[in-house]
Amino acid sequence: MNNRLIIFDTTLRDGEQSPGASMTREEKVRIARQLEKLRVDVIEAGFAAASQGDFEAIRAIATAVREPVVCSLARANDRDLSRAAEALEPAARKRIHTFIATSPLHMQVKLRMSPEQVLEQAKLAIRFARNFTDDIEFSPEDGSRSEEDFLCRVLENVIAEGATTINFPDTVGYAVPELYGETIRRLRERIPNSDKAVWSVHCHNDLGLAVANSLAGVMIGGARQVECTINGLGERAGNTALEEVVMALRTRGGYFNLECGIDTTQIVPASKMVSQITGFAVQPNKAVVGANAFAHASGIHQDGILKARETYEIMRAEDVGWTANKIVLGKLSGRNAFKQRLQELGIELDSEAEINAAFTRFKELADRKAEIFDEDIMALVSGEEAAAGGEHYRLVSLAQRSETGELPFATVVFSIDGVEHSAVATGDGPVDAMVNAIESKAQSGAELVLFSINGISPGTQSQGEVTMRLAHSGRIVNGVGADPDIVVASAKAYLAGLNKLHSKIEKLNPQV
Ligand SMILES: CC(=O)SCCNC(=O)CCNC(=O)[C@H](O)C(C)(C)COP(=O)(O)OP(=O)(O)OC[C@H]1O[C@@H](n2cnc3c(N)ncnc32)[C@H](O)[C@@H]1OP(=O)(O)O
Ligand SMILES: CC(C)C(=O)C(=O)O
Ligand SMILES: [Mg+2]
Repeated sequence: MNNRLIIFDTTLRDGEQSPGASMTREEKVRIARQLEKLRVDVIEAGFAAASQGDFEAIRAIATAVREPVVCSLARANDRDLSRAAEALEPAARKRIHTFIATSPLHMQVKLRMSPEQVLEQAKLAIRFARNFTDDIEFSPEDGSRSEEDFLCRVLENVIAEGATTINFPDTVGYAVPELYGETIRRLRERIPNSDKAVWSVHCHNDLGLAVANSLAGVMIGGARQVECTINGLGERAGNTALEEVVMALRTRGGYFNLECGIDTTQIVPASKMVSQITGFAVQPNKAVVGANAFAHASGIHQDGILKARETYEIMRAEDVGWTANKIVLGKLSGRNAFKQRLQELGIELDSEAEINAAFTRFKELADRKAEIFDEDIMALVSGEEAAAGGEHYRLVSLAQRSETGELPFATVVFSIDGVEHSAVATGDGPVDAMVNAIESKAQSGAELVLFSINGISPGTQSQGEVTMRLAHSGRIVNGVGADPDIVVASAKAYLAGLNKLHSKIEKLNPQV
């Protein structure tokens, strides 16, 4: 049997289905470029029919990357399929992924269709998709709760119509490894034309079993494509984590005897980029990409590591892209060292002018902070990109005062479309006071639905990275800001969120 495992990344589609993880087109293109460096085989770039923004992001990705296959999801109907095909037009290699639910519950309650209608619609969808490409993936949504006999009929028919990949989704994370793997094995055995398609696994992590289920689907079921996301980002509890699957294959090569094309040294840069863009912090004890994944605190372990690393480490940190920074960046560093680090972090700025502007901000930060870490640079560059994209709101200065027993207050000077405003307000804390001050002038109507702070580099002189999730008119965005002063970081995050909301909803509500 073929021992090449196809890595299908769906960070930009299923990952974005995480509430609050929505990304701008530019952010998606940055991630797609990093996924290309990581050498994933397929990038599911979005769901073209979902919105004009998703459509344009897929088109931009289809233009920006050349090596991976670029894919769009589509419901099993002509409109979605045509939109997907149109968005994918510029792609060097394209795939349409269409799906329809096959479980009794989904068919009866959600689709309100009989099994015969679902079967017919699935066949029609593949037939229609063939007008645009030969690379067609089909998913029987909620597959793990579907009846096996019905699945056999549907899958045999869609393969006969031309589906080249059959993905078996555990949509709600209900599967357990052995049963999931066995089901795929039986389906492949029972469906006469099953060997005309590549079989694929797509698992959700509701019971914390997504990676285990995916690996069982591969080892027991014979699947040769894994659908996964960076950091396990995804709907509800997330999807299969790419880094865990890839490093399991690599570390336990003798057991799996499978190969994939991933450049593992790009894993940590990809993880950091996704975390930074979405504002979803990676938990420190997360396998492979967590800050503690290669850290040792206890004496016996430290002693063992010093004698032989293998005593307590099954992977090498460098192999997954953790860098032991040999060049420490600080205020005495020059442009070349800065550019080199940007390159190592997979950050591509479009022009020399953007690099210069980022370098100026780097120097400003270095004046306030002795050592600049990778996370500082990523935060700084993302601020730069926001600026390049045109800011409606911009922070000019901030002063705040908080004292035990006194009501905190903040004075914020910020500009709206280049016009400066100064506002003073009190609040429950300095951050609350800052938001109240901004809102007294901006009157955005945005609701703050999440506020999180991370120290993004070690020590008390660390930059605080703040994520503020704002909601307005059914849109949810994340604003991210970083600064050694966490109230300033919060103000930057809040204004970044307002800028994102502004660009999304200005047509609906011009005064925002
Ligand atoms: C398991 C998954 O991850 S599936 C992917 C989930 N991702 C998303 O839903 C994100 C993108 N979605 C969207 O932007 C919107 O839901 C859209 C544009 C696709 C559709 O929007 P709307 O037309 O307003 O429909 P809405 O979302 O309210 O309902 C979904 C409709 O699609 C139907 N539908 C659901 N799945 C499918 C399918 N695979 N094939 C055909 N029709 C389907 C539903 O039955 C429902 O139809 P109804 O309006 O006749 O009841
Ligand atoms: C669209 C399909 C593959 C999906 O994301 C799921 O079922 O979880
Ligand atoms: Mg899914």
